[in-house]
Amino acid sequence: MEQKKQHFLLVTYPAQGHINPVLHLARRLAAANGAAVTFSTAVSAHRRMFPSLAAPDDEVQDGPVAHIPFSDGFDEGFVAGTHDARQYLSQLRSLGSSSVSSILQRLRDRGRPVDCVVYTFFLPWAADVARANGVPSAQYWIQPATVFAIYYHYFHGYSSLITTACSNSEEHPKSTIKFPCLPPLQARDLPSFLTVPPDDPSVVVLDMLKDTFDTLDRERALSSSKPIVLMNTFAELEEDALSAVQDLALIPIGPILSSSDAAGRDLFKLDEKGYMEWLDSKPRGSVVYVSFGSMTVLKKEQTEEILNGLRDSGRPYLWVLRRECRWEGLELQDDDENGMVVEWCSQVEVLSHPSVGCFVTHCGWNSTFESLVCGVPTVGVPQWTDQGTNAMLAEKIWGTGVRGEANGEGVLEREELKRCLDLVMGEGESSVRIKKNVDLWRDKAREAMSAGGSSYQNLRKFVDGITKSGQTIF
Ligand SMILES: O=c1ccn([C@@H]2O[C@H](COP(=O)(O)OP(=O)(O)O[C@H]3O[C@H](CO)[C@@H](O)[C@H](O)[C@H]3O)[C@@H](O)[C@H]2O)c(=O)[nH]1
Repeated sequence: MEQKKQHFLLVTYPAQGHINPVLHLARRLAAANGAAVTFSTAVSAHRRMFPSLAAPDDEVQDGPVAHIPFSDGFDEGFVAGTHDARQYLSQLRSLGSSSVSSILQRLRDRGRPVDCVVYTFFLPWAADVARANGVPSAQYWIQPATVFAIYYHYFHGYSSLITTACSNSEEHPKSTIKFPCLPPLQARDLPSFLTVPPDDPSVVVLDMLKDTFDTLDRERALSSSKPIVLMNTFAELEEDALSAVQDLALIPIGPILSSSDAAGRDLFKLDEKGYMEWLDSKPRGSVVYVSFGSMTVLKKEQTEEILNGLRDSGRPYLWVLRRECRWEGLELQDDDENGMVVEWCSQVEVLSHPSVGCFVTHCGWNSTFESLVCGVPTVGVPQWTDQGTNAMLAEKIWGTGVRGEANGEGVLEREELKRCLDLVMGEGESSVRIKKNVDLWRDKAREAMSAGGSSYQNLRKFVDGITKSGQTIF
């Protein structure tokens, strides 16, 4: 008898760094596992992903993936600094819950009931919605397992140890904290939300993360099996961190990416400049690619230091500088032989181009992982959230890059950028060592996601194991 096609509802926060890994998972589930997939993000992001719809909030069938947006009450988009984050998160929870619940109902009424809800970490309420509708759920963690394990420990007995270590870190910046199954970590290697003072505005994110971990604990108490957390990493890359949490089934299924499914539904418009042709004109491994992801707006001074560091290095560079990151008075010369500045590019295509020899990155997890898969060494310039941890992993654990040292004001100066570029791209011993590690991890990443590889098999098992009763084989 032919096996029934499973139907997954993937629910994600409306930010590029969340949408990309979820969209890739959606496509992967549909292509490799033949599952039916519905993707749901907030209306504001849906409108930007599909800008030419006649009715902007319409459902869309995009290749094998159906898109049905949910409402978070901010259909024009949340603007940091203008809107109140706490109010936003509260509406996201209340309106998002009822909206996702009605999507489940609608799909059921159409005879296409959902077999599993997969949600990202800003939306823990999606697990409650799924449970209320009698549907099993899995969380999809879109940062490294190391970051997950740090948060898990923080919320399970380690918070005062971390707080004490952080308050001493100015005097003893090199002292380390030891968690089970993780390498020794300095304060700067921890996710920034754990190290900010209690009156910092970003504390709201920590509350929300607590909610995420509380939800998993609650799910654990309510189910006979361990709650599933799909992880965008692979077993060989983070073996120890993946074994750090025994109460949950951490299932590494990454990297969920391949050049063939790289084309995105981006929230930003691709720059029409011929940057790929420009890359074609450059020698192999010569170009520095620079991007700070979809959220970070660097200070003017930092932006200038990067620009001057790139110019001083004498290496050709391709720099993604979004419109809101272009400070008045910043002297970006017109694109020339040595430098090109674009508003948004197809990053995976760029990283796959043989001319690219280094990625200067904020170390967002998608960027870090994409550079690993594409075999491009990194210069890490972490800003906040998980980026300090990711920079540490790339430099100290995988040896695939270096981390730039910021000055006392938190600015990476031009000389430091030049020094890092020389370490990674120069003729010395360090660049040979880094390149060797980069090649090693690129091959392991590709192996993990190829047919028969560890992540490929895990994803298959996950799909095969989902049943209506929520039992899985993990
Ligand atoms: O010109 C560009 C620049 C970026 N990207 C893509 O945009 C994504 C950016 O994601 P990421 O590198 O993770 O950065 P952020 O957008 O800053 O992501 C946020 O979300 C991530 C996942 O939670 C966190 O790891 C980051 O620290 C957080 O800042 C990647 O897939 C890039 O390929 C493009 O396609 N074109």
